[in-house]
Amino acid sequence: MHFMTALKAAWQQRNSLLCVGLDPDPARFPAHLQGRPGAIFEFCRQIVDATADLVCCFKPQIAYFAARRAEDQLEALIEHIHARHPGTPVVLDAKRGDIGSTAEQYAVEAFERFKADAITVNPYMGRDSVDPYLAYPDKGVILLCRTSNPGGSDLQFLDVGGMKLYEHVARLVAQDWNASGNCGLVVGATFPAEIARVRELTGGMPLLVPGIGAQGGDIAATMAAGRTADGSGLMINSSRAILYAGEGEDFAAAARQVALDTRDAINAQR
Ligand SMILES: O=C(O)c1cc(=O)[nH]c(=O)n1[C@@H]1O[C@H](COP(=O)(O)O)[C@@H](O)[C@H]1O
Repeated sequence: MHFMTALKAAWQQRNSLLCVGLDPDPARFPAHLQGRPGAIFEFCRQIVDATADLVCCFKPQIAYFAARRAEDQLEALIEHIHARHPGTPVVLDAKRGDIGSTAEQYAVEAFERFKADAITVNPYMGRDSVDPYLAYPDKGVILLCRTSNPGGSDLQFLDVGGMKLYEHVARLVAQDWNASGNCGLVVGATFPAEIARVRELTGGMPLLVPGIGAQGGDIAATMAAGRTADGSGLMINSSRAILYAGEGEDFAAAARQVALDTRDAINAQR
């Protein structure tokens, strides 16, 4: 199924714009999982099973798996999501960016090895570095535009011929790169004015919005700036605030409660 079709169905059927980010840091795992073989998979599996009915997508961050030589656990986790929670899109957060021949290999890794439904990509190396992902028309290609970190302004806020660089990226993607209708953009919740500007430049394009929760972004401001006329259009990500809501054996139940509260706070603004 096309990523966008699955995402739209999830927005409606789950009544949720919440994306739970899977950024497993073993140092923050509850004591009973510490040092256990397969702990990364087990931690994430419990989070996924406890929150799947509350989300429009999951976003595993590849660095947390690769840093621990746990790519096999990432593969198993994505397989688990597809098998047990069908219709829940998986956005692999890899923020890839490289010349075309290397990008082809990254695209195979994301879509054929890990079987992700979408990937985050850094567009700042230009069109030919993104083409290998666009060549999979059913897969989502979610391009960094206005990132949530303070240093994002160093380059993305540069003036390029009367507009800011991130505005140029938003317009280029919406008008040129999105021929298959499979592109999205990343805009941080920490910058609501820029979310509004990107929404203005891109019509109904889906936006991945990280930065609520641990980074302090405001849900009401994010929604006011970024929701589409039908009250959707956003994948609002929260990772640490949900993953580490509890410290004991009931961590998944604690995560579920925060996910529920977050989904409801988002829905209150739809
Ligand atoms: O592409 C992303 O997902 C991303 C882009 C961005 O601008 N800022 C950002 O925080 N992220 C990711 O979103 C997640 C945010 O995690 P929390 O701050 O714990 O909710 C991390 O996985 C980041 O790598």
